[in-house]
Amino acid sequence: MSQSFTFSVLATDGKARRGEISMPRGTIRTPAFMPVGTGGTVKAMYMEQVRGVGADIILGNTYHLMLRPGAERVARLGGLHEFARWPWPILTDSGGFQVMSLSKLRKLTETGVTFRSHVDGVRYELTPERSIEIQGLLDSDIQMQLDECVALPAERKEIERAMEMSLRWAERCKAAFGDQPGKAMFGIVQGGDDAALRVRSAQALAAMDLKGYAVGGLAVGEPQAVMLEMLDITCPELPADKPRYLMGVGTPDDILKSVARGIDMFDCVMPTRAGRHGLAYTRRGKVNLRNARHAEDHRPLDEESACPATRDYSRAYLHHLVRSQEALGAMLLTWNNLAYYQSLMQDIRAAIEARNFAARAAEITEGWARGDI
Ligand SMILES: Nc1ccc2nc(N)nc(O)c2c1
Repeated sequence: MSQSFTFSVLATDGKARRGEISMPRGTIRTPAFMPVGTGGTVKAMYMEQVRGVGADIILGNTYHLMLRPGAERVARLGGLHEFARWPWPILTDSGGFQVMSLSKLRKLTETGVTFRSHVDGVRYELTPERSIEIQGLLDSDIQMQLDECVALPAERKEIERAMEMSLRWAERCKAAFGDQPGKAMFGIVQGGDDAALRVRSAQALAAMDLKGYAVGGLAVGEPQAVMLEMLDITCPELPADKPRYLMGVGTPDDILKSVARGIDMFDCVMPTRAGRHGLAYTRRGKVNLRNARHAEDHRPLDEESACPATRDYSRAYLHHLVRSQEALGAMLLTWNNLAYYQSLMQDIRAAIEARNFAARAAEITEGWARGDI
């Protein structure tokens, strides 16, 4: 454990990096997948299980927590780690993305964004300074700048305006964050699907000498090929000795292809949301447990898994739970999915260390194509 925030690249294989972030609350093995704990909970999971499947860090959200229960209240209760009983690192998103995707009646200016809560209609203002203040009240370990993410496709001038304002907001967030040795504030590269804007954003953020860099404005409806092309353009412009975090990504296939382009950190609601909708991720591909063909299938999802949800319960039972909308169905499938995602990340980390990432990625991909035998 380190009293400051440090990132070390332990091995590389092509552009793929095996690294480690050391912080006071723990070490993060990269490439890392961060389970999404939006409202201070990883839905349908006990935090002991989240830790047990191998997560080193979880994600929280400024937007949701400022609306309910409130950032000052969480602070009065000892901060998010104490509140949610997760003592290891937490990364919090800054709220801008969620405002644009969840709230109503929002108004965005140079100062910040005003909006009405989707919970109770109360009016709020989120500025770069207030976002950093909220993330501080939550006692977040890795804090994200407030940015403006433009949904794609979009006009170039709109993408440029949002990217440049996000750079000015990054400066304001850096000033508001100040110097907090055991914590980090990451900048967020914007620029949509425009190569020149992506380069300009990445270079300007790199010049700010931040502790880490997120690639935002992707996984917003663009084809995977466009996302990957933007990574090919953006990653080389970011400092090699700082972590790179691709926000909101992704499927197991997205993760393999993004690690190959130099990404170190991921977060996505896919495994938890899919678990609540009856979908299981396995090394043989996805299994939709709602499907009647599972009704008398006594096999578990994967007899070789270390996860009890994956190894000990028949597909027939999981099918029954899902069809009956039993809470246990969501719990077991979420557990399975997070266990699969973490086992994928462990597999990736080991392959980079062994310098055979490309070959292992091809084997993993073939496994999915084998389908649900
Ligand atoms: N796909 C995503 C997901 C989360 C994001 N959060 C922020 N702050 N900015 C973005 O561009 C995001 C994109």
